[in-house]
Amino acid sequence: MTFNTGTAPQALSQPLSTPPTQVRGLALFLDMDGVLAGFAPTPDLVMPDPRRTAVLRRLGPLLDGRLAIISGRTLSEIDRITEAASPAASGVHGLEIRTRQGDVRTRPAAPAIRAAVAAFQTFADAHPGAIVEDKGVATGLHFRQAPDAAAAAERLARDLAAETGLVLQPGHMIFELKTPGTDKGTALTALMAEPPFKGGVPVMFGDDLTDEHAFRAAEALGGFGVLVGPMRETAARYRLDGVPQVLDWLDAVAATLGQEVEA
Ligand SMILES: O=P(O)(O)OC[C@H]1O[C@H](O[C@H]2O[C@H](CO)[C@@H](O)[C@H](O)[C@H]2O)[C@H](O)[C@@H](O)[C@@H]1O
Repeated sequence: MTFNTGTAPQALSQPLSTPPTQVRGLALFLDMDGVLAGFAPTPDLVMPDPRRTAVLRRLGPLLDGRLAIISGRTLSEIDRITEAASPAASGVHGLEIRTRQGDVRTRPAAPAIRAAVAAFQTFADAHPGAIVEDKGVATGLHFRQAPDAAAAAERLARDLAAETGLVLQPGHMIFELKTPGTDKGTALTALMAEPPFKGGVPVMFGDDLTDEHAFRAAEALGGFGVLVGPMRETAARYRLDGVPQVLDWLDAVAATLGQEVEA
């Protein structure tokens, strides 16, 4: 199966098919949580996985380096979980970028992030199970372990966003406040502007609303998005059910590219 250009993203009612494993010039962009790793009760409980690390390490050279992780996590968290298997990466929704050559560009943190961390911590102290993640340029209020606090957490995050100008980013059992100026779409576009990605066909795998920016950016550059998880309204053209199916797909691509190299 080969990639068919010119097809519009599909509507909610239409099922999306499995992405093709043969895409000439494939430039692969992968989200972390919900795509390469299943969800855990807390962020630090997501651990390296030998199968994931192995396929990422195999794919990098087979794609001539056109492989990047694009995540809401920090670059250091991406490296911890993937055992530094992907030199190119973007952390914190585009606020951190590391090129294939190793140049790291981090946007300066909005001063209001410190006040947001403090307000989130006050909230977490009053709601057992709620966790604050301080990412420097952004902060997250996790309520996976405190689901009853969801509505109050959302109110707090929305109020803080309105007061400070920080960008509200809802996610899976988390409300994040980010330094303005980037998203996963700008991250994908920035990486695609440079070697070895430039001229490739960007394919973004994501599960979250934040990944929709990158799906649209991939489309704009001649590629496509792959939604991971249940069907929803999306700019993605293809869909996979979950993390195991993503790892199977990556293995299949590596096998195909490996055969081409041997032939
Ligand atoms: O862009 P992603 O790579 O998908 O990262 C999104 C956020 O992922 C992490 O939080 C999520 O995963 C945790 C571990 O499974 C889970 O406990 C939490 O409920 C999820 O929201 C990470 O902690 C965030 O910083 C990322 O923005």
